[in-house]
Amino acid sequence: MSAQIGVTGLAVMGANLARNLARNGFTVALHNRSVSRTDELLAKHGSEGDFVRTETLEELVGALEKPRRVLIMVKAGAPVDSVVDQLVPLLEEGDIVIDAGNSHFEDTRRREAALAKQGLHFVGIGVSGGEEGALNGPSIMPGGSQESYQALGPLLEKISAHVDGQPCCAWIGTDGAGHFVKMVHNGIEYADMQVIGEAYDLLRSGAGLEPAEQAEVFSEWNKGELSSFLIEITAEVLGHVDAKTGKPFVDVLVDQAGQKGTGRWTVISALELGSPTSGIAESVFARALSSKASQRVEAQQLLVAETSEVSIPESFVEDVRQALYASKLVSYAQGLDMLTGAAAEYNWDLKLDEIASLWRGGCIIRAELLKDITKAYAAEEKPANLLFAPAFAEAIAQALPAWRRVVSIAVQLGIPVPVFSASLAYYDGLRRKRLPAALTQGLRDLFGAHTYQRVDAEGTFHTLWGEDKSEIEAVDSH
Ligand SMILES: NC(=O)C1=CN([C@@H]2O[C@H](COP(=O)(O)OP(=O)(O)OC[C@H]3O[C@@H](n4cnc5c(N)ncnc54)[C@H](OP(=O)(O)O)[C@@H]3O)[C@@H](O)[C@H]2O)C=CC1
Ligand SMILES: O=C(CO)[C@H](O)[C@H](O)COP(=O)(O)O
Repeated sequence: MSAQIGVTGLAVMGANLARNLARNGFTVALHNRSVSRTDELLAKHGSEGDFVRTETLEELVGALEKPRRVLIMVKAGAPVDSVVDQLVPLLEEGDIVIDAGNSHFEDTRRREAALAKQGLHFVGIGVSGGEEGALNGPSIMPGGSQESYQALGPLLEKISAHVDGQPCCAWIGTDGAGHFVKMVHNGIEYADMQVIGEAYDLLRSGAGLEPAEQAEVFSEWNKGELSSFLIEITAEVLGHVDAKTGKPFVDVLVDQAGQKGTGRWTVISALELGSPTSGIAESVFARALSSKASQRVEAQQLLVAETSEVSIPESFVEDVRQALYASKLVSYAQGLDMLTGAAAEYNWDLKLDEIASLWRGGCIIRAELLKDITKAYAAEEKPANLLFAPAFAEAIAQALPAWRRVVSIAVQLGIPVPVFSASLAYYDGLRRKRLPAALTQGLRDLFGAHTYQRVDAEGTFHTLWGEDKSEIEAVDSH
């Protein structure tokens, strides 16, 4: 029996994707560096569909129908290069190598270019949804050539999540576009989790709500405009009681958040693109700060809080909900704006409505609000920034008083809200008529003759600060 697709890398994600493919009627050849994982999968789930057991990459390639489709789901980085290097000599022109892990998009661009020279298609696809999504339908973000999508699309669309009958999978763009969009998805995921964490901290330390009470609050919030997978699972985690101690589960967890790196990559890339993703950046820094364990212990001894007495308004829980919604919107706006910048830089025709649409199901940031985001970018006149879409401009206007109250109460109580406050500063920075960047330009010109533009004349100027302070026309040096 020849298989329609081969999967190599059968840890959490690879095993579940392989099962998903088999459950959808595809014959799947299985391979893993350690054969024990292959056998474990077959022993537990071999009856779910048609699998072909292989022990070596040669056997895997030999088991596939042509053109061959090999899906790699191993640890990102050097392991992907190692597997690709072993596979390439075994493949023939027209075969397709798929990397479905969280690879860096620049690695994908490099691999795609290298394999194209050998007549092979290399397709980097972003897959989101964790273990459950991989098995029952993830959100899939494929890059690579359009030609390769013709061969892969029907299969990927079949195994993806579906919302309103539409697959949460669509061709994103050439070379690393799929992995770039997945990376930004993860950046938004970081910010989304951080704003939820800030809301939790405010409700606990500000309003005195215990985790079990908050589980009810989050469940309630999940019924409205905040409805999303992350809010739903927040209610579940906060409602969970530790069996060993009887304490709220969240209280027995070490408060240091780890990261595998996609959030950090998003911020590095945003800096390179000059894209103001301050909320996403603050969420990455918040994890980094949480992990400064010894400094945090010392700070508790050395640094004073100097907080003020604040009366918590009756509307506080609702205020926090609105601040959370507004900050969440800003995270999506920043992520999507970054995609616009990347499309120009890397020559990708990224369709923000399609991307928002395929995030509606299967992935970690799936949320009710993505329906309206999809609509906003599907409109004839696309907003230059998500926040300019009339529905969202209005939603933020309504949330604004509560958002300002919450940030100011947090500051007075000494509760850090880096993403709530950075998102508000982004909003205010965007909408203000004059920014202090004017002063920055003056300073740069004084200390470094970096030149400036005037509001009342065309051209580029420099003031002779060390001489008579007269102004001359200059060559633009930015
Ligand atoms: N876990 C998640 O929720 C998600 C993960 N991802 C991404 O999917 C990919 C796979 O993730 P996950 O399933 O968690 O597995 P891991 O990232 O933990 O990787 C383990 C797999 O990689 C294989 N591997 C490691 N090094 C090599 C090597 N040098 N050569 C060959 N195989 C190697 C392992 O083989 P062996 O068994 O022999 O050690 C095993 O199959 C990663 O890129 C991850 O970032 C994407 C979305 C969600
Ligand atoms: O890709 C994912 C979901 O979409 C993974 O869950 C992601 O790797 C989690 O990232 P981190 O470990 O950095 O929090």
